[in-house]
Amino acid sequence: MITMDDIIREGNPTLREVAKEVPFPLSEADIQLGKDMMEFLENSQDPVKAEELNLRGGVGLAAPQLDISKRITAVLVPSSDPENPEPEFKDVLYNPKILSHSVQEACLGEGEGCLSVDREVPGYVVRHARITISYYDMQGKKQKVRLKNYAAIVVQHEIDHLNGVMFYDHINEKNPFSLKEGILVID
Ligand SMILES: OCN(O)CCCc1ccccc1
Ligand code: NI
Repeated sequence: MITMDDIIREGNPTLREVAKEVPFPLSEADIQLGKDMMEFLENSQDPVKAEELNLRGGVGLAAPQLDISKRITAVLVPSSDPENPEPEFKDVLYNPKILSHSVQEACLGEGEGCLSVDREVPGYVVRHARITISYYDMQGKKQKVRLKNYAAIVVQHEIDHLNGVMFYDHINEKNPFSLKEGILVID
């Protein structure tokens, strides 16, 4: 079972590598890794288990954060609608690609954090507001999905990890809270 001890922190060079594509058909090991990564996210979002296992809440996890330089990420974005318990987006993505994106940009009003970053880094992380991605799922099936709002932000954060990019690389150093016209602030 993955715990915080398995997550490498900034300074580890693996976080700055471009991760390698995963070969198909998926190996048993890569399938199990995907399962373990999703289990971590589920545990991290369960108040009892997170407390028990001392986990930071996570909505995504990328294999490089486990010192595994492979293009695999698990994403679990919980529902933002109290009427509907269905997660906004939940899947394990193998070899994800951003096929297209909106001209409009967006950022989270509270900025971003990262399980591999043990410090606050204030500032807006400006990303594409909407993206269309392709990826292979755990069954080896090719998926094509359009994402917007929080799910789009999280998936871009995760794909960044596969390319050795950290969220604070996007923050304007001179004025971390500067915003151009038309940027959607997501709260
Ligand atoms: O890479 C996953 N991770 O470090 C957990 C935090 C994920 C995340 C947090 C804020 C905005 C987008 C994504
Ligand atoms: Ni991260």
